[in-house]
Amino acid sequence: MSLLDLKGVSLSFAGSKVLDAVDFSVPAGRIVSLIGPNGAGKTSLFNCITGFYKPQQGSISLDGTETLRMKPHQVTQLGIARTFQNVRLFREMTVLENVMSGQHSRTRAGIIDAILRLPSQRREEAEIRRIAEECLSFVGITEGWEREATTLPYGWQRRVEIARALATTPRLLLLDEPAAGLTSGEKEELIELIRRIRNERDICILLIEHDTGLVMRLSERVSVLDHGVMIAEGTPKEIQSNQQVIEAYLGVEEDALDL
Ligand SMILES: Nc1ncnc2c1ncn2[C@@H]1O[C@H](COP(=O)(O)OP(=O)(O)OP(=O)(O)O)[C@@H](O)[C@H]1O
Repeated sequence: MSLLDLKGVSLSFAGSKVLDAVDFSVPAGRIVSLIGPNGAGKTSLFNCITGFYKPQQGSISLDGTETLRMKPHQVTQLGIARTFQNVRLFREMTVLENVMSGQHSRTRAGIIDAILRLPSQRREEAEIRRIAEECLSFVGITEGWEREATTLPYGWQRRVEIARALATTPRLLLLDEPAAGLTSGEKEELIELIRRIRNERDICILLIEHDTGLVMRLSERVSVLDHGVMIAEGTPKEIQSNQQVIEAYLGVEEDALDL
């Protein structure tokens, strides 16, 4: 059964087609990768899934609920969280505050409660803090919570971003190039972390990644986008030997698929 389902999704900007009738699904409980050459439309597809871009055609659903007309914060509430290609942590906020901010869309206390600092609001804030601390510990950041987040080493900032996404208690986590800029040691830790997120928290993972070695090791399914068209879907082994995929990558990056 699929958790995420896209059918016939088409997206254009000023008449130029970025996604062309894309059919795509993420089976429940799986780690899935979306690969493709630069400019293929991968990040645009993420933006459609999170409600940031509105495709002109098609349907997108999470566990049977149509999300196409939802606002981004409603999509987050439904259970889809993401990280960005370039780390986007809030400046002048601590590590802990950044992760707490991830739960903003889920808070229930109203504005009157907030102004009066009613017990209900204090309880909710304490709960938000508890979840943020738990998520930071889960990603391996057990100290430095009061440091300004953007002063942390780059690899740590990526983890804080993942913790912030986890704090929204998603069912599906989208990771946009999570290994970019990481050392080989940090990449190994990332593989371990992603597996733990799926295995221990039962969260489905969809990642965009250019490090195809990492993709082939980590993914259970791989989908390939080329010029806005989904050209292949299969196991890592099937994708590595798919002629259309090899051709899409030829001339783009040597040894792109570690063939
Ligand atoms: N808001 C926008 N307005 C106009 N064009 C856009 C917009 N967003 C994306 N595009 C275009 O859509 C195409 C696909 O871009 P996208 O960033 O989705 O590709 P990608 O596969 O993620 O690339 P990369 O691997 O380099 O990150 C590009 O030609 C880009 O210029």
